[in-house]
Amino acid sequence: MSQSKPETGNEFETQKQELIAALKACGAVRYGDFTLASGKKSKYYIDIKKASTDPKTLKIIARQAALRVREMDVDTVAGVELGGVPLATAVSLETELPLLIVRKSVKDYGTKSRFVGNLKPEDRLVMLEDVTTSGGSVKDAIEVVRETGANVKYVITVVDREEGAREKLKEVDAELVPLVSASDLLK
Ligand SMILES: O=P(O)(O)OC[C@H]1O[C@H](OP(=O)(O)OP(=O)(O)O)[C@H](O)[C@@H]1O
Ligand SMILES: O=C(O)c1cc(=O)[nH]c(=O)[nH]1
Repeated sequence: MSQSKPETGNEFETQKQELIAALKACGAVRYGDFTLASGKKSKYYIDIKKASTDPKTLKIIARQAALRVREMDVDTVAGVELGGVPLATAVSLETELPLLIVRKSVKDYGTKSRFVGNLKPEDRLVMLEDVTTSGGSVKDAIEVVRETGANVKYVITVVDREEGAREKLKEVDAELVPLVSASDLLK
């Protein structure tokens, strides 16, 4: 397994193939009739929680995402509950950057905050997402972070289904960085 920074397109390709093989081996690629978070129907589903609960696959994701994070001018790694949390935690361990967890909704007791971690207005974040389809879930999280004054510049997604997330994030001035796209994974 390569842990060094890829110097060439070929090394990125080798890494991509390693991740594709791991995703298939852990049973993350499923075919059938599925309804997605956005309400869309799909004939396939990336059961990415199979990947994030499999230590070998999670390690591959964390190392590959960490290589991307080291190229970015960011100081915090964020993940939206639920799927983004194990990924962001693993990348935080790998990069030693602080972790921020974003809740999907506010708890009406305790701290009543959507954030777990130390979020400061000057922070620049990269957000980890497991799958992007419409990009709606992660866009919502970006907006809630930005209300505090902090900024999310990048979103690393393990699998981008290529159904509009890149464009949606561009509208809010955030860059989508997929580790794998659905068209490569389903080849
Ligand atoms: O790009 P979108 O169209 O928003 O779809 C992708 C989102 O849907 C899934 O989350 P889900 O709502 O299933 O939540 P979970 O992580 O709590 O399982 C996935 O983890 C992404 O967050
Ligand atoms: O859009 C979604 O909700 C979605 C699609 C997919 O392939 N996998 C997943 O976990 N969520």
